[in-house]
Order: sequence, then structure tokens, then C-alpha cells
Amino acid sequence: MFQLKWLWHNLIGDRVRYILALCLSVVGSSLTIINPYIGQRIVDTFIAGDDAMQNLTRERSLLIGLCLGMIGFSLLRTGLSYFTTMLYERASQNMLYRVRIYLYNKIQGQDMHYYDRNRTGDLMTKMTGDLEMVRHSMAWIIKTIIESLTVFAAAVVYFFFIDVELTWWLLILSPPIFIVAFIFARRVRPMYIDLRERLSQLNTTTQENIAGNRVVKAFAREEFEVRKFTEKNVNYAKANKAAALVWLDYFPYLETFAQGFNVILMLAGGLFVMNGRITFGEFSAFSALIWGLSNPMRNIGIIINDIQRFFASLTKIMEVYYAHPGIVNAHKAAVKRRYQGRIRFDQVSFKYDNVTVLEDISFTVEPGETIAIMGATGSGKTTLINLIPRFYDVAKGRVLVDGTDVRKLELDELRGNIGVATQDVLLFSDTIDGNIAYGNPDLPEEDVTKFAKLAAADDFIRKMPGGYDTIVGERGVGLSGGQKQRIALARAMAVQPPILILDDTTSAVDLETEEHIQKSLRELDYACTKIIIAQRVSTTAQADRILILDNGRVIEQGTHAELLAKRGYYYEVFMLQNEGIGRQVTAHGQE
Ligand SMILES: Nc1ncnc2c1ncn2[C@@H]1O[C@H](COP(=O)(O)OP(=O)(O)OP(=O)(O)O)[C@@H](O)[C@H]1O
Repeated sequence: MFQLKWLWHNLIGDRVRYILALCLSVVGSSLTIINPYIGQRIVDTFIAGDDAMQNLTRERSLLIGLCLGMIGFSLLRTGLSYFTTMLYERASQNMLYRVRIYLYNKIQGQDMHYYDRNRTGDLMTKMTGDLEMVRHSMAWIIKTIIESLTVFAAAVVYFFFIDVELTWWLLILSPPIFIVAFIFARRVRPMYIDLRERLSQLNTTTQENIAGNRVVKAFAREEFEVRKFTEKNVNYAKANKAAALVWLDYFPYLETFAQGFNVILMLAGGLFVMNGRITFGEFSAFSALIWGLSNPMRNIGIIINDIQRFFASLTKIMEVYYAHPGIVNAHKAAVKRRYQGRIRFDQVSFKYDNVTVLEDISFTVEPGETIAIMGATGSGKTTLINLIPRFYDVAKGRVLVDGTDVRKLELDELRGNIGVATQDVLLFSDTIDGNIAYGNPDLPEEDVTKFAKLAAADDFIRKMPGGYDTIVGERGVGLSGGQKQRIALARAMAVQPPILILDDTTSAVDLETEEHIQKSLRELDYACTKIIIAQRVSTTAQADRILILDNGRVIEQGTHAELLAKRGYYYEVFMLQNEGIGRQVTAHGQE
């Protein structure tokens, strides 16, 4: 089976340990027949046999030896069990550790399409609950199965040695038990797949709620969120109960069959003792070992439940394990070249699934030039800039950097040449210093300060209690929108890339601060091509060229003066922002 092959593959490095654990499980479980055997000897020789009384006096040393043997084997089994459990734990923990790192790298290496399709809560479930379920199965469920089967087999073999007919009478119960267990397994499997899905929904809801707690509070939607969560929680609990209740449908049959072992032993075994076919000692051995037949039958439901969970989790993990990103870093560039920064879009079209978002875009940016992109919301500005670092691949046409199609460049080299400040600013829970130096960890402290100054962030950082060592909360909690934008800008500039992409990075800062930032960008002390998405004419005015996007197409292109002269979209925006185009606001606040 493919899943088992996968497990075997990932046990590499611990295979010997795991196989040893399996072997010791078999040995340890086989030893369970020793004590019943010793018990049988004691009963037949010293308690119920014809010469029992004489033997008690004559063979005292044998009795002591047998008793000590019993104690010795019990200790041996306990010691073996301890050692075996350690081996299972170590092998499964090591495997978990390796697979977790592999999956983490795999998730890191996925392209944007993957993140568009996969929910964070679901990925978190895979990285935590599902992995732990698989580990638990390797360390516990497989162990339980092996031990149950071995005890069952050892008991049956031992019983056959004592009396074949009585053993067959007992085994008559096994086929119906297996049939019931098989029907149960088939019924419960889809329920566990569904259960796993509901757990993922519950985690997704929790994660979204925590991440978006400020929005929830701002809209006073706590009750709604609690209801939403309760609904998912109820769904999960219902699915859990439903799966557990299915077991109850089958449990009476299995328990009855399991009890049947004792009844048959009492009836047939008792009869056989009375007619002298088996001895008291042999009967006591049957009694002492009958649990070896009935317990696996009793546990079969729990084992099947756990196996179904195990396969449901394993399948989810394997989805991540075998997910192949469309955009890959084929081989890491040994020497990372510094690009000149020439960018060309050559008849580029782009689609999200089947929806065309960019169409026939062509323009060129020369090294060192600044190009501004403006357009209505949803016109495709962010999508356009996402094609340069190859966050997505074009549907048609080519994006070229320094004359080479980005699909032919080494991804790590390409991205290493681009500094991006995204529209949705995300800062890590780290110091401000650590956040600014994120893309360039070797950045000297004075340079961190230099870039913070260029991004007009130095003043407010110094006023913070810990200055540059202030820890900002998750996603930059504790900073204003404009402050976060300025740190993100400093972080992008600090890479000193030949291509700098700024997606609406100054939208939340005041005009005076923005003027300072514009000046800094113009005076950067390294050669740099800048692509700036902006809505303010004050930002775009100084650009070498401005592109106006509308519905995924470039509808205007030129300098500030050229576009004003055209009297199109740009002119209208300019008038709106500068003149108010003569709109009158009445005393009631209406136009
Ligand atoms: N990951 C995605 N999957 C599917 N559609 C998307 C995705 N991202 C954006 N879109 C769609 O693509 C279109 C362009 O989005 P884009 O973010 O590029 O616009 P934008 O001009 O940057 O907008 P804004 O100024 O509001 O940031 C929009 O219609 C949007 O709904």
C-alpha cells in the first residue's frame, strides 16, 4: 500500500530501530504464554495432580524454581516492554521531526497559487494534529496491532498443543467477529474523513478569528463570531459523536462474541476436564490465556477507529508532501548576480484560474528609472507587479528582467534582486531592528538607522520605549498603519536591490512625510529601478513615466505633463486631488 511505503521511506535513519521494536514486540508478546505454562505445571504437579501432596514435599525446589521463573519472566516482559516502548517512541519522534521539517520546507516552497487555495487553519492542522496522529499510530497503534496478533497467534499455537478440538471450538467465534469488524471498518472510514475535514474547518475559523480580532471588535461582531465558531464546534462534536456511536452499534456483537470465548471454555473445557481429556493444569492454562483471544476482539473497534483516523491524517499529510509548486527554484544560484534592473513586459496577459485580469500589457523600464502605476481599485496593479518576482507566471507573453524571461532566471537570484514593500504590510514579532534587517541580516546597525531615516521612520522609532530594540507584536501590533508602512519601506530599501517595488507603500502617511520619502527614493545611494503603485498624484508626479491601468489594460502612458495634457483618467484624478473640480459642499455636507 502506498501509504505504508511512504511511512517506510520516511523511517529512513530509524528503520533498524523500528524493526527491532517490532521484533521485540513479537518476542515480548510471545512470552505471555510462559507464565500460563508455568502455572499449568504448578497446578498439575503441586495442586491437582494425583501425587500433588508428595510432590509438595519431594519437589519443593522445583516449585520454588517455577515460582521464581514466573517472577523472572514477568520482570523480563516488563523490561522488554519498557525498552520496546522507548524504541517506538524514539523512532516515531525522529520520523515526526524529519517529516515536519520536510513539510515546513515544502509549504515554504509553494507558489502563491497554493496559498490562494489552501487555508491557514488547514495547513496548521496538517502540521500539528495530523502529524501527531501519524506519530501516535507508529508508536502505539501499530505496536498494539502487532502485540495483539502475536498474543493471539501464540495462544492459539499453545492451545493446539494442549488440545486441538477445544481450540477449534474456541476459534469458531473468530470468523463472525472478523466479519462484524470488517463491516464496521467500511462504515466508519468515510466518517473519519469527514471528521478530519470538520476539524480543519474548526481550526480555520479559530485562526481567522484570532488573526482578525481587531476587525471583529471594530464591528462588534463578537457574538456573530462566537455563533460561527459554535456552529463549527457543534459540527465537529456531532461528527465525533456519530463516529463513536457507530462503534456502539457493533460493540454489543463483538462483546458478546468476546464473552463467548469464556462460555465455550467453561462448557467444553469443563466437560473435557471431567472426562479426563485435559488436566486441571491445562484447563487453567486455557483460562489464563483466553484473554489473548478475547482481548484483540474487544479492542478491534478501537484499533479500527484509530487506523481510520491514522489514514485520514496520513492522506492529508501526503497531500502537502507531494504538492508540487508550479513555480520552483530549480537549482539555487551558486553566485548571485546583481542585475542592472531593466524590466520589460512583452504583450503580457494573466489569468486567475479562468478570469483574465491583465491583458496585452507592454512597457519597458530602463535601469534607474522610476515608473508609477495608477488605476482604479481592482484594475490589476498588484497582479502586474507580482509577475516581476514571479509570484505568478504569465498566461501569455513574457516578463523580462535584464533581457531574460523571468521563467529562465534562477528564482532565488531573481527575488534576491528585488525589494518589495507589499500593500498588506506584515511585520514579524521581532525587534524593529530585526524587522528592518529581515532581508539583509548582516546589515550593520548604522545602516539600519540610515534606511529608517530614509523611510522617515527614525524619529518615531527613537521615541519608542526600546528604540530599535522595541519588540513589535505579531503582524506589527502596537504600530500605526503609517508606521508599519515606513518600517516595511525601510526593510525593502535595506536589501539595496537593483529593483524596488512599492505597492501603495505611502498611502497611510501624511503628505509631508511622503515628500520626505519621495526625496529619499530619488536620492538612494545605489542604482535602483523603482516601480511604485500609488493613488496620489503627489507620488506619481515625479516618476519618469506613469502607467494607467483600467480593467487589466494600460489605457494611458507617459510623464506627468504628457498625461495632464491628454486630459484623460490621470487628468481627472489630478483635478480631483488638487482642485476638487469645483464641487460645492453645502452646509449640510451634501454636494
Ligand atoms: N489571488 C487571487 N485570486 C483570484 N483573483 C484575484 C486574486 N488576487 C486578485 N484577484 C482579482 O484580480 C483583480 C485585480 O486585483 P489586483 O489586486 O491586482 O488589483 P489592484 O489594482 O492592485 O487593486 P487595489 O488597488 O485595490 O489593490 C481583482 O478583480 C481581484 O479580485
